[in-house]
Amino acid sequence: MTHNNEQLLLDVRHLTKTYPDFQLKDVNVSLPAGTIMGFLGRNGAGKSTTMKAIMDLIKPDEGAIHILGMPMPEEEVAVKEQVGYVGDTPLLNNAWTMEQTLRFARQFYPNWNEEAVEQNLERFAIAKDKKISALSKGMKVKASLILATAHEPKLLLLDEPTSGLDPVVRTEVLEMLLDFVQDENRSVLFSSHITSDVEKIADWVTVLDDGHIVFSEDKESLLDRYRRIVIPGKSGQQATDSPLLFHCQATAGGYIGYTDRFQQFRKFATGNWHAERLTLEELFVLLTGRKEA
Ligand SMILES: Nc1ncnc2c1ncn2[C@@H]1O[C@H](COP(=O)(O)OP(=O)(O)OP(=O)(O)O)[C@@H](O)[C@H]1O
Repeated sequence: MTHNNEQLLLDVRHLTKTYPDFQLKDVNVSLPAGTIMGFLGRNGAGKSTTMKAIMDLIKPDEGAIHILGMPMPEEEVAVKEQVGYVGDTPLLNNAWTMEQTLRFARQFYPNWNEEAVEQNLERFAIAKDKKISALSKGMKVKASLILATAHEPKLLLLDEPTSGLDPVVRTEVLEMLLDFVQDENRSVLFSSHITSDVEKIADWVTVLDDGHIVFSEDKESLLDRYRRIVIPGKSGQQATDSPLLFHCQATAGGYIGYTDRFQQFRKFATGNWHAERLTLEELFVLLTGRKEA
């Protein structure tokens, strides 16, 4: 699905990258201002590869990438002033203190907001004289986020920011992302395989499976159009012939099937049935869970 004529903070077109055992195939992602996009995919789906290509950390074979209308990598210097990125392995030097880390990072950014940094350090109780090596995994993620947002970027790209964190720290990190988009000129793209995190804070969901986009859609409209249809009784088999149903199967009490066009289904369906909403996790498994990881 595409967005209207809103300003796109990120526009990825036809991104392709081939590795010996994997291909990212014709990936298209567009992200308007004021949006949190959850980028979901199973292990090895290609999320990190996509994000690295956006950041020009790997060279795509094909495709066009624009950030705030500027082409990458041609405008890389200007673009990186507007982007905060935390990759799959945070680039923190364990031998430094937080203070040394901040001093080092500050010199690269004219827009550095020291007041926001101080507030965030206090909010997350990170002492400046603490060595990075002494920070817990959760503290390191928070420190990386403080560094990634200190130059007040418009776009935040985060590769699995909540992976491996306990539920309290995960919630704090998600709250920080919600705070970030309070300014509606900003957006976040964060990859994850924790569907509940995406369901909690994302406005838009993009699912990548085996290197291709399965869907990229507004979360509410996505969850609105899918339903599990439960048809009780063995006499309901005929109802499963509906072209609006897929993955139909017999159950102990009757039949179930799924529809991605619920509004149409409810108009035309007859007989005895009821519909159940799917969680994002159920939808994700339904659409990507056909094969072993
Ligand atoms: N430099 C590389 N050379 C060869 N293959 C690579 C390289 N980088 C990634 N791959 C392969 O590309 C595929 C996608 O990897 P990627 O890290 O993008 O997936 P991911 O969706 O981020 O997975 P995860 O959730 O496990 O982090 C994997 O099969 C991986 O082995």
